[in-house]
Amino acid sequence: MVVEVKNLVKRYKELIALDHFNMEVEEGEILGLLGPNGCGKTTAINCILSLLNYDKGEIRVFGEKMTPNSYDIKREIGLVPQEVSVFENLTVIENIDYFCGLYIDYKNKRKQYVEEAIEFVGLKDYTKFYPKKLSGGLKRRLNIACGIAHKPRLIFLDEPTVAVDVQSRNFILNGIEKLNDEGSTIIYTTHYLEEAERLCKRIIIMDKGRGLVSGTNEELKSMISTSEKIVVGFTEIEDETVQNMKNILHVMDIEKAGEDYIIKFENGFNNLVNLMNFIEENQLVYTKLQSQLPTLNDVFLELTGKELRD
Ligand SMILES: Nc1ncnc2c1ncn2[C@@H]1O[C@H](COP(=O)(O)OP(=O)(O)OP(=O)(O)O)[C@@H](O)[C@H]1O
Repeated sequence: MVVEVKNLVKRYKELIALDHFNMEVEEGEILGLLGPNGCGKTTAINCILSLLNYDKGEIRVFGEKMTPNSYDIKREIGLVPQEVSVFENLTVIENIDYFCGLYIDYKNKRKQYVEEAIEFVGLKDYTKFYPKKLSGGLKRRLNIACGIAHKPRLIFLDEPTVAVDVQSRNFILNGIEKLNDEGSTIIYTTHYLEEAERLCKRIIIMDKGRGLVSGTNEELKSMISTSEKIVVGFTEIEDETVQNMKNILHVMDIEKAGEDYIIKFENGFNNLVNLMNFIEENQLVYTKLQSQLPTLNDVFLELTGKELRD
């Protein structure tokens, strides 16, 4: 196990930011920590890295107890913090060289690593730029290069795509997949559920300092009762016909949303075919028909009664 967190409790005065939080990360995986703003993701990372004291719990990294003085362990870790943390008075290349130099002493090796990091984040044309001349997206890429240049075995990325343009976002996501392919274990915090779905082998959904559920994308989605939603719009439909629709096999519930009806199905196949048969039998005319498989937001909604997004 690369990271083991047991019963972690962290209080900021009377606020309980982490409430008996547990987490296990295996070598080679991309683990997603997903949850709304303020649920405790950054606090969890900072405790794991011994950057913050905590009130209770146990943290082990690479099998060893993590302490503020665990320099051998820290050498193998890369952190890309949520706030861009680079030196404004150093250029792109000087910044990356500075952070890489904290871990890599040999000059030639460091030069090679810095060059590879620049290539990796696509900042080759900006090496002599100072951070203030970079766009938000490019600054975030520099932040990433500073965190990963020393080729760490374990990388923490704390919301690295907040407020970046689409191009930089794709660049960053592809880069994370590449880092993982090259062998790094990755812990990725985000409140963008599409990113977690795309990147993460396993996901922990957090809320109010607790881990609500964990599993693969498919496992999380199979935990909730709705397996499929079909949104359908009719030009005209009687209330009685809507009631009869509830008798279609596997229909759990029907909600009206403006002009449309959202039909929720529990686990089952052929839902769309069964609905089409009902439409035909009742000679209904529809204006819209869309099948939606559940998202991680549906999982969060069913577990907490609120939306994952802000
Ligand atoms: N230094 C601090 N002092 C007091 N409260 C804090 C401090 N840092 C965080 N908190 C509070 O602890 C809770 C958890 O915050 P944390 O930053 O860990 O959440 P998060 O999930 O990372 O959210 P975000 O995505 O907004 O960063 C929040 O209620 C936050 O306001």
